[in-house]
Amino acid sequence: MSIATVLIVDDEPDILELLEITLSRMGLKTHSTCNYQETLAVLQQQTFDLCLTDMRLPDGSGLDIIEYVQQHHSTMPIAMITAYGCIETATKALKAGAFDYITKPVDINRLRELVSSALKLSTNHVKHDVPVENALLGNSTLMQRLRMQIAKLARSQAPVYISGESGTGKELVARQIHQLGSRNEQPFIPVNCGAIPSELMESEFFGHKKGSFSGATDNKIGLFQAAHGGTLFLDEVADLPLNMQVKLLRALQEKTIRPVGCQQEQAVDVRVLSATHKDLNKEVAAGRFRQDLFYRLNVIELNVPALRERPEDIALLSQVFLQRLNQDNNHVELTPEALAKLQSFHFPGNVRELENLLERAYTLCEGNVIDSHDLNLTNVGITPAAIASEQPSPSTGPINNLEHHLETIERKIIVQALEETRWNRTAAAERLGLSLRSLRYRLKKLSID
Ligand SMILES: Nc1ncnc2c1ncn2[C@@H]1O[C@H](COP(=O)(O)OP(=O)(O)OP(=O)(O)O)[C@@H](O)[C@H]1O
Repeated sequence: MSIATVLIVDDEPDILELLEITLSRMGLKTHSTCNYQETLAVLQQQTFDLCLTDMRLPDGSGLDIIEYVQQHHSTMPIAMITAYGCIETATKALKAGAFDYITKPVDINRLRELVSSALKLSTNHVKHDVPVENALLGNSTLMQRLRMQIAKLARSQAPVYISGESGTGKELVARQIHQLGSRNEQPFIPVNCGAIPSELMESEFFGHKKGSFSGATDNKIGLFQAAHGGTLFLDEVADLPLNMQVKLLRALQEKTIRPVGCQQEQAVDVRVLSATHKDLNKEVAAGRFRQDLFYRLNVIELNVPALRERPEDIALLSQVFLQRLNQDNNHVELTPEALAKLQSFHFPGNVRELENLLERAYTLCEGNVIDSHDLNLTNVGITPAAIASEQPSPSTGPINNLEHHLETIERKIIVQALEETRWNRTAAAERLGLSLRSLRYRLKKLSID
């Protein structure tokens, strides 16, 4: 196997020497340059397995080098060396396409980790197979674009904030970014930030020492330690309480954590991906989410489109979901009418709703076909605005099944409240003056997913 060569760009002789020694001890060849012009001249002649560049050069900026590499050597990983505490510069580098950054004074262990994961990328050691159950299905233009963005982001270590409505596949996207990247042999740890009781949050994230509070009967590792070397996916990140946001920010900035009840800090190497179906910009504006944490998490934003924006994906998704449901000799299929009905449905709950809807229809249908009436769709082709404007009027037309009629009205009102709260059940229950439990009961009764 040929020896990997690393281009080092820095005008400080001490740092150059430190980097050269460290890399040659790792068995790598190095080539050094000390300004922008010289680097450009070298890059016009040859390519490297990795480039480490300082931010400030006597005749230019490391950002210009990143830009050049992005355009002319797009598969070559490039990392930025920045001054300590200069988060803004590091963020700029990541946005420009650097796969990672390292701060001065350079920590040798961190440097080794960074170089190893970069070389894994450039020598194509990364396995690109994604388990079938985690495949991101869809051939629409929007999905093709999303897949290209994922492939690009997988090569980087930048924090990515994944936005999109509930059920669009944000967790699946996070798994893909992890799976296609250099951390794919290490854990992917998903955490639903809204599901952890606030009093346990610090211990869940950072772990605790035995005896540090009543109930801490053993040492416990936290999610950060569990994700060490891999990826931590913070789902519903908008639901983090403000006091926890401060602690999370610190952990991300310092790359260290302190378990509850411990004196010692521990270094952690974790890539953070985050998501929420809420609008984080609005949460920041309302003072519910810290701007500095938002800035940290949202270095790159990736939007997952709603299913209604890509109805051409519905046929393939339905086909695969039905294949998963079909067992042994079952070959249940959708009729063309049923498929057409699905393609014109608004899908407020997106792909998850399609999956659940097909599962229900599969169970209830007779024979081997799912016809449109088996789908039990109530708002085909109706937008949320249309639902909102439609006043339920029990007095119009003869009513020959009161129970059914009332259920239809109840369903409309509940779906409307869910729509208006972007399928946040707690908020919808509040809006309707119901307890969460009562709303859940009604959702189950009316088979609303
Ligand atoms: N493109 C897709 N191909 C195949 N399955 C998908 C796709 N998108 C979503 N799914 C499936 O839909 C369900 C919901 O996806 P996921 O949990 O990733 O959504 P989400 O956006 O994270 O939802 P939430 O905001 O509620 O957390 C999962 O079962 C997932 O496997």
